[in-house]
Amino acid sequence: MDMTNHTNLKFAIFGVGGTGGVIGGYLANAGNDVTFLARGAHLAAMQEKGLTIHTNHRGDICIPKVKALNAADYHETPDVLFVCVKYYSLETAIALARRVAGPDTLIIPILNVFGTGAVMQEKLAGLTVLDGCIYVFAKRGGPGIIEQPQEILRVFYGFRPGEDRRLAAKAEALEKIMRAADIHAHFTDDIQRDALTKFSFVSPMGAAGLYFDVTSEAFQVPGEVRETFIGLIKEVEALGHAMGITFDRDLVATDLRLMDAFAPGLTTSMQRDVASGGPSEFAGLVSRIVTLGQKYHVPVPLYTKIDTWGKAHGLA
Ligand SMILES: NC(=O)C1=CN([C@@H]2O[C@H](COP(=O)(O)OP(=O)(O)OC[C@H]3O[C@@H](n4cnc5c(N)ncnc54)[C@H](OP(=O)(O)O)[C@@H]3O)[C@@H](O)[C@H]2O)C=CC1
Ligand SMILES: CC(C)(CO)C(=O)C(=O)O
Repeated sequence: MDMTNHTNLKFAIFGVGGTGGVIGGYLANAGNDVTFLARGAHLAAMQEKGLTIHTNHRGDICIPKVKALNAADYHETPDVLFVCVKYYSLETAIALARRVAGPDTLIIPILNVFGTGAVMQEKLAGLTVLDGCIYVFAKRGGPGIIEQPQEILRVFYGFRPGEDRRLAAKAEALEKIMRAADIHAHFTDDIQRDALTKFSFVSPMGAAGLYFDVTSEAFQVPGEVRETFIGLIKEVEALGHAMGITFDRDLVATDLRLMDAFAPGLTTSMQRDVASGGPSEFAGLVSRIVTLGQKYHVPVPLYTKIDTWGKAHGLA
């Protein structure tokens, strides 16, 4: 039984880009003990003048003094380690968790790639890795700056089936702390369902967005882009069913509702990474569905088409 006092949790945020900047920034702004683990000019700027989040819905959130360190210089044991790097940086997050996490640390990856928690847990025996996901639009502006142009901010996290729930009380307390910091947090009983539900939006939007080279408004009108988006959602849904996941809502209707409420010009973080010419999460967000389709004998023709196209264009 975990008997710790959960009112003052110590947070470490690994990766202070769009997601880590927002999660950590909101938590720090609400007075929580947050250490940002970053690097380069971004780290130097945070150490000098703190972190600013530019938002449209509540103006600038300025946290003039933050605890910011290079990950190698962090020697504490956090209560909660949020993993907010891209999938291609996951190994560094695993190495960090192995070094700093203790038996009472909740490790929560919020990556878009479904199944990241299980991948980490396999390499972090004896530690507690949950799964998580986040709905947010955010990216790094300049050094020390995060841009969050849309109000949406929801974080789901929870234990996978069969996982040791010894730290459940801490996970529950975390939900309250995050909500008090204006993050719509959900400590869910079915993180597989909720993470795949999120995935059923971001992966089809990213895959079709890349393939057709379009942004949100193209999905909002009848035509090939919207039809492809719908088809990809159905493939994820079929795969989920084959994996034993029961959804609590109609994924197509839910995802279309979300999409139709978006401002024009929005893209996924994967599209932005591809546009900037750097590495992307294509392997985790697109190719992986093809592999899972083969494993679970679920036909995924649209994913297969876009995966083949992406590989031919050097995306995987
Ligand atoms: N951005 C968004 O709106 C959303 C993103 N997601 C998902 O969240 C996950 C994280 O994405 P996002 O926050 O956008 O990613 P970003 O690229 O914006 O941020 C990741 C940050 O991690 C930093 N980083 C990587 N390795 C290290 C290291 N060794 N030491 C210190 N810092 C490091 C990067 O630094 P550097 O710049 O120096 O490389 C970067 O600042 C992804 O899976 C993404 O798909 C989900 C929902 C929305
Ligand atoms: C769904 C979306 C587009 C915003 O939460 C996202 O997850 C991303 O940009 O990666």
